[in-house]
Amino acid sequence: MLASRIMIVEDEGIIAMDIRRQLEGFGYEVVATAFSGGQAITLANEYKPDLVMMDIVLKGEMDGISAAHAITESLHIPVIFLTAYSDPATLLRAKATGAYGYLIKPFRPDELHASIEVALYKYQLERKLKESEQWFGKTLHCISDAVIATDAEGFIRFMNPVAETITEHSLEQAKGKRVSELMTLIAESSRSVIENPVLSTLQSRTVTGIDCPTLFVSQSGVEIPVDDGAAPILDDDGTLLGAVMVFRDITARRQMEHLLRESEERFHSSFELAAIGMALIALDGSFLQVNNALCEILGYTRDELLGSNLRMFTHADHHDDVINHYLRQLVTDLLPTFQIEVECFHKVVGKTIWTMMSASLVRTAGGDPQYFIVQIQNISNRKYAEQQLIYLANHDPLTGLLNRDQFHNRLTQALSTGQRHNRKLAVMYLDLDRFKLINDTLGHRLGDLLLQAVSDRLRASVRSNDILARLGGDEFIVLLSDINQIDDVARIAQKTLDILTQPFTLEGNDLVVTASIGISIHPDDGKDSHSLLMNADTAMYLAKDRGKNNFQFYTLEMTEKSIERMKVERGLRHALAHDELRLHYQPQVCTDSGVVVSAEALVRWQHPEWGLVYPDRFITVAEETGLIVPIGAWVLREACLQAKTWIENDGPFGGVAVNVSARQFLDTNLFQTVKRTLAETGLNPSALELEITESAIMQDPENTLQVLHQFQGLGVRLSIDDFGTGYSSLTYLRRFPIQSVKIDRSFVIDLPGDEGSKTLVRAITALAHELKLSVIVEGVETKDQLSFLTEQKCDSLQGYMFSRPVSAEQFQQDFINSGFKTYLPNTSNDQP
Ligand SMILES: Nc1nc2c(ncn2[C@@H]2O[C@@H]3COP(=O)(O)O[C@H]4[C@@H](O)[C@H](n5cnc6c(=O)[nH]c(N)nc65)O[C@@H]4COP(=O)(O)O[C@H]3[C@H]2O)c(=O)[nH]1
Repeated sequence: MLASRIMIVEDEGIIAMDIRRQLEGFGYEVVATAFSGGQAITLANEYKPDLVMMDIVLKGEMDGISAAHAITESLHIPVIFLTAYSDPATLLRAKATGAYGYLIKPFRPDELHASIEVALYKYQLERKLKESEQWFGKTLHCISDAVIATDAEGFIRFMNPVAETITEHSLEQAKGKRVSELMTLIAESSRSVIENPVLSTLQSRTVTGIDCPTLFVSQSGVEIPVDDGAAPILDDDGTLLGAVMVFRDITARRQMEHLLRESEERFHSSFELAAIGMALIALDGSFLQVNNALCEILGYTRDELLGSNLRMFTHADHHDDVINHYLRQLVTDLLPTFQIEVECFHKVVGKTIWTMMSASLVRTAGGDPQYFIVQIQNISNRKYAEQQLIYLANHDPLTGLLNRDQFHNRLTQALSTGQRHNRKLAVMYLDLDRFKLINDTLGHRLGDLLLQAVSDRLRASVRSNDILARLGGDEFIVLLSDINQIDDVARIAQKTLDILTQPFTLEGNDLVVTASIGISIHPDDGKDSHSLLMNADTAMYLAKDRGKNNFQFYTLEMTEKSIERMKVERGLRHALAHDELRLHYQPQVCTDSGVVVSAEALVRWQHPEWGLVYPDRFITVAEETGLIVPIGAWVLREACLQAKTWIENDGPFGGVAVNVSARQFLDTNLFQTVKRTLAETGLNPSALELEITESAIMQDPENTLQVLHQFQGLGVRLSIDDFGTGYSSLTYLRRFPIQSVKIDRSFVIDLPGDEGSKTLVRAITALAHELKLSVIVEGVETKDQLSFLTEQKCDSLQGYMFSRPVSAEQFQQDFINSGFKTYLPNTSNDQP
């Protein structure tokens, strides 16, 4: 332990040395010796000793008491006076300086030692007390609560600055006053005066608080909400020393509570009255609170919902998504909030509603998840409208089948899947035969009904993983995925055709429709959706070409054919407008006389680049595109004009035969066209023979019959072309107002060697004659054929044996100008 440091102030050098010696003998360190008051102050400042031994009587102006006063005041160093004088006046002055000891000279060493130790101890004690007081004082000054301490009688002894501010009194003003003089407390609700808790505490010696909300009324009349209480101050032996009251201005807290209450009320009323469903949901998904709107949305009562779990109302598909995934993201703070569409169950069994669910998480002040606030809006109407829009965008409104765009999408998807798994797909392009006729004759309404009925049948016939679409008009498309073998596709196509040929009964009409189907196979016939569709379409045209009501697969050469078809179509339009069509005539010879009695007009196309084009290259295209109607009208007029001039030559030549195709028969103006042409050209109607193929007649026998009767009334001759190739019913043959049948070339070609052909020609001739019809045979090329047909008494003959079809000039020259005699096959340039 360090020795205490002492300074000696003594003007007598010997005494000073003696004291120094004694002090050092006690183990103290003498840091300085001063001989005057002024020097004492200077050295005390310099050395800051722990204690000063001060002689009162000093030489010079300043005595020891004054010097001690200065040192104590400025440096707080304890001083022990040393003096030979002990008169009361001096003692009083010395005491006033707060001296720590007083030694009368001469003193004994033990007196000196004891005085020093007592002084140092007292000084230490006082210093600690002072520090402690300062600490408490500062604490009371710093705390935000108001503190008032009274003595046991209730007189104020202490107030901290906060109490001074609230009571509007300084400590000095308040000291000695009763606490009730400074503070008036009233109950907030009743406004009656409340006894100050200090008084109760002094009486009861226990802690006292005020239960009700209290207002402090200040001297100036300001009312401050306070929270207060008092506690007794007891000393160690339990004696009551006073009371301490602690109170605080709770205006801010009140305002906060008020705001909180208001905000809670606002929340509750907006929660209850909200137009959208709202719920507070526990972390496990159970409803804690629900509003009316939610009850209405889900169809349950409040009681039914409370205690139930959100999961019970959400559609199973959404459980994982909504409840587990998104709510977990809120809890783990990955999302602040979320909004998703959820399908919910309604109380009505089987009814579901679409909702927009938004949720956020409420946490405690400590950040722990507490509950979810969930908003649920019924968006069923919007959702259904959206679904409707999507449906309309992807479906054909008439049949409900997928539309073209959607089919493309599905096909593209199927192709990529097919490519991945190396599987074949088939695209079936289906077009109804003669649909336009039904539409035109029976009306669009029935046409629509038929399309719906057809789509129903198709729907029933395809497998669940096949895709069916309507491309528009009477065109349907089926995508067959997962094809094992091509034969399966053929079987499905045939089945589809069979299903369609069953009659449809629509509004009392029995309708029989057939279809033509074109099929392309992926990847053989195309790798992408566009080429597959195009090639199936091409194949469909082939099916049409091959008599309709059949299916055809796409082959590579068909691409060329379709390109050719497009070129021909474009060229034909040009040909009509630029007079490129020509008529050639082939003589028809009377079997008995061998003279030319008539001619068949056959159209040719004098193409500027292709040369002379024969009908087999363009008639089908003309029929498909409808161009056959204007071409037919041109042929008719040209043939009538020509026939009229040849008839006027006054010979056996009696008329001209003109081909009328099935498509022309569908044209409602055909009869008027023929009638007008005859009138305009002046040709006798009986000099005109219309050749109608057997298959054309059989497409719609009832309608044909009507038109044929009109022609009969006009006096025009009618003939069935290509007879024997179709399936004419004998009943019809009898009913048709025809004059002749033309036996097809295919039955002549193997005559007379082939027994079958002979039998057929014999039978047709006999039958026709039986029905009083004349028989003309085409394709006669050889003498043997001629003699067989002559034997059979066929009425007239046509064929290369007599002449190829030739130009009008050639015909004029060969037959008209030459007495109508027939010739053996000529060498005209008309080479089919
Ligand atoms: N091998 C062979 N052939 C013979 C013989 N005698 C005549 N032919 C050919 O047989 C066809 C007879 O005409 P079609 O059966 O009415 O068959 C016609 C007809 O269906 C159609 N066609 C021709 N012109 C017209 C027309 O103006 N209007 C319509 N709608 N179709 C026409 O085109 C088809 C083909 O006409 P073309 O090429 O002129 O062919 C003609 C003619 O050249 C023969 O001894 N041997």
